[in-house]
Amino acid sequence: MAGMTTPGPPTEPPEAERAVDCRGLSHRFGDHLAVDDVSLWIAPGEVFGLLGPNGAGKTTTIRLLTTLLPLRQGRARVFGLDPGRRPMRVRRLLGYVPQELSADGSLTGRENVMLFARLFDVPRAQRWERVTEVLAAMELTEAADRVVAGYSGGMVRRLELAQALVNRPRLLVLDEPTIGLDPVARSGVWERITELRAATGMTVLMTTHYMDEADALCDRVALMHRGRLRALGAPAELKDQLGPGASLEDVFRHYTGDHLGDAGRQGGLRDVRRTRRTAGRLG
Ligand SMILES: Nc1ncnc2c1ncn2[C@@H]1O[C@H](COP(=O)(O)OP(=O)(O)OP(=O)(O)O)[C@@H](O)[C@H]1O
Repeated sequence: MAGMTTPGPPTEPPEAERAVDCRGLSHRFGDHLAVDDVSLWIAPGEVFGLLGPNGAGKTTTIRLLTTLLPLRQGRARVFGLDPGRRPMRVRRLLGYVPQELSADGSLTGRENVMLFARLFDVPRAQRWERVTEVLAAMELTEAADRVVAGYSGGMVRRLELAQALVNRPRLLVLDEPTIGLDPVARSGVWERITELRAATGMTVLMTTHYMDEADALCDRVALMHRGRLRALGAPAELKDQLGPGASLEDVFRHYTGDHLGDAGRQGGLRDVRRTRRTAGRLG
């Protein structure tokens, strides 16, 4: 990630111009309060990171914003639209790369992206060009006509990004985009995202366990713990508040009482399991 810089935290835009705006967002699974009174905004063009230990409520928050869970408590807007009332219009503005594998290993890269182009109603006359364009942006031109079962983990992730991008989304939502990837593959994924953001001004909402990644790439981060937001700000601000020499991981530990250990830096058993599950499904 050397040499990658972010432009710094945005100033608070008027409500109508926010990419994401939520207030008092809560969600229960039975008796369990998975998201507890979350309020935040994201500026257009911002890269915003949701950080937190396993079970903090990050994926649930993302699912509420992306129309995958019903909004029962609180208010949410995506580019001014209510995901509860206008789910189809919100979905057209989104590209979503979930944690789970979203590519079909038995198809080629191009066939996978073509499926998404059809799903998103990309006009037939533009499909081939659009698919070729996103595959090239993710550096998959050479591999495009090979079956995905033979792709590396990093290539699969870049393919899933191509799938999410074929719709030309205004908001790209990434749930643990680099989990289980080696450092080279991780920076390959991030370089593509950074280039794309520079070229299109797209807004990115991501979750990650990798503090170095969040520090280098996010304009602002929100730390979640047990469903609640514990801190929100630019990585530099949060580190300064803690004291000289503090890392984002120190900030994380301070607010959550948890620490990521090797799982945060290298990819732990959880990552290995996830990677194996992915490999199993592709093989
Ligand atoms: N469909 C569900 N039914 C019941 N409980 C759920 C469901 N989905 C999530 N939960 C619970 O809600 C809490 C928040 O889960 P969530 O997946 O949002 O956390 P997360 O921060 O994304 O964690 P991870 O990093 O492990 O994905 C957890 O305690 C989880 O067990």
